[in-house]
Amino acid sequence: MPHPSPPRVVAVVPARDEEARIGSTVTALHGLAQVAHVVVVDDGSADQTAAVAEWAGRVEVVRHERNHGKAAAMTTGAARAAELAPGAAVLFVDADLEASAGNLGPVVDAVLTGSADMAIAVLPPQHSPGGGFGLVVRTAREGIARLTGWTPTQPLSGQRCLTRAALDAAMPLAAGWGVEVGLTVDVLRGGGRVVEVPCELHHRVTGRDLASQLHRARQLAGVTRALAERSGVPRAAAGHARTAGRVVRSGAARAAAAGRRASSGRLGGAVRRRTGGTWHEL
Ligand SMILES: O=c1ccn([C@@H]2O[C@H](COP(=O)(O)OP(=O)(O)O[C@H]3O[C@H](CO)[C@@H](O)[C@H](O)[C@H]3O)[C@@H](O)[C@H]2O)c(=O)[nH]1
Ligand SMILES: O=C(O)[C@H](O)COP(=O)(O)O
Repeated sequence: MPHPSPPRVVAVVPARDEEARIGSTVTALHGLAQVAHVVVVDDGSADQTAAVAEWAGRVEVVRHERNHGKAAAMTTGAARAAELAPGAAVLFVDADLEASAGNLGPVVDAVLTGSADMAIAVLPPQHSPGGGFGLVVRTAREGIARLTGWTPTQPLSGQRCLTRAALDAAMPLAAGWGVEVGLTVDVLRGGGRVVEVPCELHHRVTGRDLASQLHRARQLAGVTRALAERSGVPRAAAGHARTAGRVVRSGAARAAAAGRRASSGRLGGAVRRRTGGTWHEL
């Protein structure tokens, strides 16, 4: 009987004020055979997110002392993933998926089987309807299509698995809520294969109240900025040239990346990791 292949993905969960959901999300990720490690990045939460994640067990918790935004949390998690399992694929998972995170297997498999360099989960209609007008989603979808020729169904979906090479080539990540749009454009421009995979996932939808509409305004700003940062670079020079199976950045892409790095403002403050009951400065 053939041996099952060893797990080759590290799950990275950016989390801000998710004490009510993070425990079940971590537990569900442990149920995925492909997941070797779970890294939770507590992005400056005011609640017990870090403690609840630790109670779930078998998890690496890295903590931002202050809130830096989702993209910074993903960057921190990706760095820790590289230490834990060099070369392993990375699965980004929102903290609010709870038990449904256990359904991410097909997304991971699309990458581990070599079918894609980045696989993005497409969610079914959610139980409670969202309260937006589709503006952010439309802006993201049309912007990605304009820059790459590919039209995603759910351009904002943060549930995505990438090979380490594709992730490293897309660094630095676009800031804040532009991170998914930036990743999609950068991986495609680098010659990567991107697929969307339907997945039975459920998350907290953004509602209609003032806080929700402010959240949408911030999402729109992040998406618009990520698209603008990628608009001035000619397609041929923009991405990463693929040479003999290796992903390398062109000079123009490096310059563009340096520009993005300068404006991304990520990881300004202290980052700490808890090991054996002690927080370490990173
Ligand atoms: O400063 C923050 C804010 C949020 N999060 C975490 O980021 C994830 C997504 O945040 P959420 O509030 O659920 O955002 P939504 O608007 O519901 O997210 C949709 O849209 C986002 C892009 O705008 C994507 O990142 C998400 O995957 C997608 O579900 C969650 O795990 C949060 O805890 C952070 O780590 N830092
Ligand atoms: O609710 C959502 O799906 C996001 O916040 C985006 O909102 P919008 O695309 O409906 O403006």
